[in-house]
Amino acid sequence: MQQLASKKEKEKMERMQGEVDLLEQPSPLNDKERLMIQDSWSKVYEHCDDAGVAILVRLFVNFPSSKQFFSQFKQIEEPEELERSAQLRRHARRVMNAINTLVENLDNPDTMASVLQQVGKAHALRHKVEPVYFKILSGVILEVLAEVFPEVVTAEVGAAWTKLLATVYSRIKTVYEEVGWPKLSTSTG
Ligand code: HEM
Repeated sequence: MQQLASKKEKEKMERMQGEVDLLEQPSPLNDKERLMIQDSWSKVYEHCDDAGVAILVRLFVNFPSSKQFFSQFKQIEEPEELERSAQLRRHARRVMNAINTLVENLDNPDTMASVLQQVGKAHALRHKVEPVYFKILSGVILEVLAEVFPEVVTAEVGAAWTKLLATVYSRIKTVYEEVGWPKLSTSTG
């Protein structure tokens, strides 16, 4: 059974909602935005493992209910211990690799759609991850990238990333609907 987010977590999600409302409004990227995303990503991806682990640790520390889906570290609270978890590190790498494929294929909507189809389907049917966690993760990605790579992820670059992540989230939600995720209409804003 799904564990519900705590009151504190809900408050945090609501506060974050303001920042990530834009994630609900997907719009196509223009050429300049695509280049900004590709250029900034090449610098982030040089630190693929560290950046991926930093993003996921932040997700699990700030939103502990998101740990419930991971058998090997759902009980762990210490950030240092989370950081060492092999399951966390493996998922971090998978997330970073999927983003890398998306960034490499910004001009190739069919490839983007097929990556997101696979990710959405597996998380809905196999891992039973509530789709709202994709929006929360997107907010965390934006936050950590801007914080860790401030020279690379400027406000303008961050805005381009917000657009990309909004498209990703919107596509994931569609896939969840298509595979019959039962609670979609009530679980997401
Ligand atoms: C951009 C977002 C994400 C991407 C690209 C991604 C990618 C992946 C991939 C490629 C796998 C392994 C293959 C598979 O089983 O399908 C996986 C597994 C998994 N993902 Fe994600 N994921 C994302 C977000 C999330 C979120 C937000 C959660 C939950 C909060 C989550 C929970 C899981 C779990 C529980 C597994 C299985 C882990 C295991 O067996 O060790 N994922 N993910």
